Amino acid sequence: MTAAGSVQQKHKVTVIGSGNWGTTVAKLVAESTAEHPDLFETDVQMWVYEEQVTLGEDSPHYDASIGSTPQKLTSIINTYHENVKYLPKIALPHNVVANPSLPDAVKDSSILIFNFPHEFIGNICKQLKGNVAPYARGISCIKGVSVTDDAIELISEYIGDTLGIYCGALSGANIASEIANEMWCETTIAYNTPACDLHQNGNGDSNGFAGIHPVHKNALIHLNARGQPSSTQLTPVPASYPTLNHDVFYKLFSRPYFTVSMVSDVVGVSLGGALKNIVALACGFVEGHGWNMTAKTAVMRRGMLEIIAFAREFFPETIEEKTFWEESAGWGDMIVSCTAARNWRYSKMAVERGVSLQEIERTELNGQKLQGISTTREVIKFLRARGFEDKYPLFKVVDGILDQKVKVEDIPSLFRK
Ligand SMILES: NC(=O)c1ccc[n+]([C@@H]2O[C@H](COP(=O)([O-])OP(=O)(O)OC[C@H]3O[C@@H](n4cnc5c(N)ncnc54)[C@H](O)[C@@H]3O)[C@@H](O)[C@H]2O)c1
Ligand SMILES: O=P(O)(O)OC[C@H](O)CO
Repeated sequence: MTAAGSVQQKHKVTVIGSGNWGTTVAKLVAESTAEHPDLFETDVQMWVYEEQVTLGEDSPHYDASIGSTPQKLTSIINTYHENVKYLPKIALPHNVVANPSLPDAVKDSSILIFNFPHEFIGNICKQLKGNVAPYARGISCIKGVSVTDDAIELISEYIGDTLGIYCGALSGANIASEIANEMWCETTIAYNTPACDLHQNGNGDSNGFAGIHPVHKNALIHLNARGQPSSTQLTPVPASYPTLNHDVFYKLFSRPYFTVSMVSDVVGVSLGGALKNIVALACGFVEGHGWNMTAKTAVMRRGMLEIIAFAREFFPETIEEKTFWEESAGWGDMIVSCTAARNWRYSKMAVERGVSLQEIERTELNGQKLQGISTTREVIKFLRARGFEDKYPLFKVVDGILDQKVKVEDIPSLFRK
């Protein structure tokens, strides 16, 4: 409710990114916006990195009058309601609107969902700067970290700092093609409701919980994901909108086939999602070498210990270790990533074929990205600059295998005292 007593505006939602996961998330939030017209504008903008796509004669959308002339991916999506390149054979709701212009796609949106491979974050944020509503709030579905020479940042922190907004994170044991086919799964959303958004429209959600990390409780100024005063001066979400709290995000993302757990640990959710990709590569390497579940279990166990050690070392203020044990964004994601997802699948293929993973990404993925490759590089660069790489032997060995300097069969010897 506003001071005048009524909510006048609805949240406008934009998904920034339209890959395999980006398109899947656009589908599910568009189903939710249609279901909750009291809270959200029905149409969901989906920013598409424009490219030309040719529809072959075997495509159900093949048009003989166009023949093999390449067409814009945005036109194909808006005409046939299918992302034929990144999420083929999935019917998208008609309220997903593909838009090739970043500034236009985010214009006046109060909810921004970031969902693209993390290596593009710098360039995309540069284009977004000054074009997003100052009161916008974000959810990053991106699994990765942002590393500079002297610092490591969560992607949600990078987005928040660059755009001057607050951004939470979504991560879990989520394989896009399964969710797009409405097979049940769970996810975790970490959102630490900014203090400035709590004065309006009643505070918390229906359980009386606004979603504030324990470190942030009673904070009059906004604290960042590390529990430190944020340099970002947040603009409150206007009181004319429904309060943007856990309840509203739950309604936006939750589907009958997508069970959402709302938490406030942005650090745990983000690091679990980013660093498990390094471990998934290691699992693919050992399986490609011919070893089986016992070796993979050793890799997963050691990988999880390194993730927790990393979180304790570099994000000690706000990390809630229970996230790794209790949430889909922790062990859940580890298991699915090491047994069924792309980073595992294609690193296994690389070893089986005796070629580099980078070559497999180029030849087999049709434009999709393996986040484990760049995340390994970035994390090792960051650790090496501090002389810490030996404290993370599994991360280090994955980097060595990517460089083809370490052999998979050498892994066990690296763990012998
Ligand atoms: N696919 C999954 O099952 C899944 C599930 C959970 C989380 N994720 C995470 O979601 C994020 C997005 O993954 P995805 O699967 O949607 O992407 P994807 O692997 O399908 O990546 C391809 C996307 O990158 C875009 N792209 C290519 N070049 C670009 C450029 N120069 N600038 C901007 N965009 C460019 C393409 O247009 C396409 O949308 C990743 O961090 C991933 O780890 C993926
Ligand atoms: O297909 P991947 O390896 O990018 O992983 C997808 C998801 O992160 C699994 O939860």
